[in-house]
Amino acid sequence: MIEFKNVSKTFSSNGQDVHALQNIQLTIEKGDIYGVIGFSGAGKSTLIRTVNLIERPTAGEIIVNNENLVSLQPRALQRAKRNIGMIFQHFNLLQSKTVFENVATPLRLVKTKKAEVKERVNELLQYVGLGDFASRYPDQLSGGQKQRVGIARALATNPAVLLCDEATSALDPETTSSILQLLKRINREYNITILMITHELGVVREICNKVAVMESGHIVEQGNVEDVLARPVHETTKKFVRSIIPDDLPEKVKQYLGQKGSDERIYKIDVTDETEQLSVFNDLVHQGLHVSLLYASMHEVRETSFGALYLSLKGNAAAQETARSYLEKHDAQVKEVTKDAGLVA
Ligand SMILES: Nc1ncnc2c1ncn2[C@@H]1O[C@H](COP(=O)(O)OP(=O)(O)OP(=O)(O)O)[C@@H](O)[C@H]1O
Repeated sequence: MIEFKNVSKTFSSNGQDVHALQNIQLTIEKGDIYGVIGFSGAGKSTLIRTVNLIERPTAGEIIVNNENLVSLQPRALQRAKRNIGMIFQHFNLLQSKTVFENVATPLRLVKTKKAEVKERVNELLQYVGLGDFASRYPDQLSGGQKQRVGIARALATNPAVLLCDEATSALDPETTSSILQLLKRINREYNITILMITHELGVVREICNKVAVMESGHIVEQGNVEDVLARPVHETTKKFVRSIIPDDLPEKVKQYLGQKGSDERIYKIDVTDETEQLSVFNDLVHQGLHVSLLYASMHEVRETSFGALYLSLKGNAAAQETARSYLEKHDAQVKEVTKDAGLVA
């Protein structure tokens, strides 16, 4: 649906080259809600702006619907761009025009008949929940309502792709959530492919099925949201994941460490849907250990659960050694938790 093939973009700034995108390879399938996340300066805005050639890449191909936009002549490019809607962090509405006229603008640009414009705009305003707001002006709307107008305008020409440039960054959490739910509905009901950039992993977690992590113009990690959240590999991804799923030692476990007995060891076990958690308990008990669950934290992302269990194992030295080698061999990720060093691999 959207494919970046070896896309690079270099800006010249004060005689210096800035490599904003470096050899980007990314495929967004039809129907995806694809999130691109990165810290400030990573290249996200440049990336999303290359999709409709607001920013022309220095090298590479941008394939949308089997057409390489970079090689299209102006008229064909204009036609192809109608298939790509975009919404912005600061909404970019025309302040001097009513809500109705803002949404009608893209239709008027392609010379749509008056009656058709009226019907389409009213239908879109109903869809985004602004049926009664047609004659208002942007400065009479809340941030969330402005973004709904932006969404209606982006959908006016029936695009197959919607680009979202930090579309919820200027909104409070509740409004953010309602806009994200609207985007999810649009994706589902109109089968529109969505590419969004954001610096908030919470946004990705709420609606995306795929995510790519950017740093210094590169994509450093990509995959299904649930896999990337459960098993982040790159340090930048880990930082983002920690922003929504802290991995500090829980206070309860810290306190317990201070009073644990000499025949007792504490383990942290990372669990995913595939981990056979119950058999771990069972097997440890059969090895002659007294097992207690000190703390558990589980998260659910797109119907996949993952998290961590903190177990205390009590038993003699031989049983402890058997348990340790059993846990190391088990497919779960296991770390012993100690008083001095915290977590030990
Ligand atoms: N027009 C430009 N001229 C020169 N350098 C630019 C231009 N646009 C972007 N850059 C540089 O390209 C790099 C990537 O910028 P970009 O805006 O794409 O990052 P970003 O991840 O979107 O950051 P933010 O979240 O702060 O918007 C930065 O180093 C930026 O300074």
